[in-house]
Amino acid sequence: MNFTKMHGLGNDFIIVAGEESLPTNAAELAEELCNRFFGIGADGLVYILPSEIADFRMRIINSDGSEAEQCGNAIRCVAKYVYDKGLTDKQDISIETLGAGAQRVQLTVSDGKVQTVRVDMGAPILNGLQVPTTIDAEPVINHPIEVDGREFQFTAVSMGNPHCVIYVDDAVNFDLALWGPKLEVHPLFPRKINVEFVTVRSRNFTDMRVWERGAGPTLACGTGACATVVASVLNGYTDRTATVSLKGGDLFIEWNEADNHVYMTGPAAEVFNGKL
Ligand SMILES: N[C@@H](CCC[C@H](N)C(=O)O)C(=O)O
Repeated sequence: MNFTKMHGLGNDFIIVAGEESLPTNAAELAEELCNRFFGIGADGLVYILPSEIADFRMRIINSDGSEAEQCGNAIRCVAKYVYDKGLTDKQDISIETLGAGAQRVQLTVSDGKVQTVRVDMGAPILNGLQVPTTIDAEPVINHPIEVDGREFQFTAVSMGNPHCVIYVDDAVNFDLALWGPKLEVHPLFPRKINVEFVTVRSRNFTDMRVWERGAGPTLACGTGACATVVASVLNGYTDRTATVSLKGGDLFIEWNEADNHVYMTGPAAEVFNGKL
């Protein structure tokens, strides 16, 4: 099995192309290969597959073996992969995802090298039951949630996959490992949740740290950055364009007023190719 190790701001993936469909043992493979001590090491295993409605289709399996509907950092890596490996010469590519349909991805290329990747991440889902949460409201803004005697308030956003955004005084030094896993499996979230801890620094800049469903603390989360800006606009904290600063670097997010779509721009990088 040939694979390529890639990352988007340190959120890393094992990319596999050339299969017709997801293997039946994809969950076990993801758990085994993503293991950082006994495997290759990654946050997720990503398959690039043929699509009937787009140029390519991607499926992403988290490191715990669960499948995610969408992944912002992985879709940028997939676009760079198909261009760099000559699977397409297009710089405007459509990629089908499980939870967010076909998405348009634009590459900025100079000297033959992909510099940045801009993705139309589609419209955010703000209906509480559709995110999904157990709350029948739209939108779900600053809803109380209690874990181990501490109360937080969250704003719920789906970008195809579910997110809860929580504002804290100091996201950079927040105890992710303590609160992230408890919030991920809280009964308010029937399909579990990705948790973003956010500190707003200005109308156009936020710090964010993420605890990902099925992967734990990652260095960056593209869909989480999109959810952060949507939540921050809903709360009146930021404008519709903002930089989200993550542990692995910055993502530039725009929630466009005209079409209601969220646009994410950021890098993608190849680390190495391997054979298993
Ligand atoms: N890192 C991702 C999101 C990956 C999926 C997530 N863990 C989930 O289960 O929804 C991103 O960059 O968006």
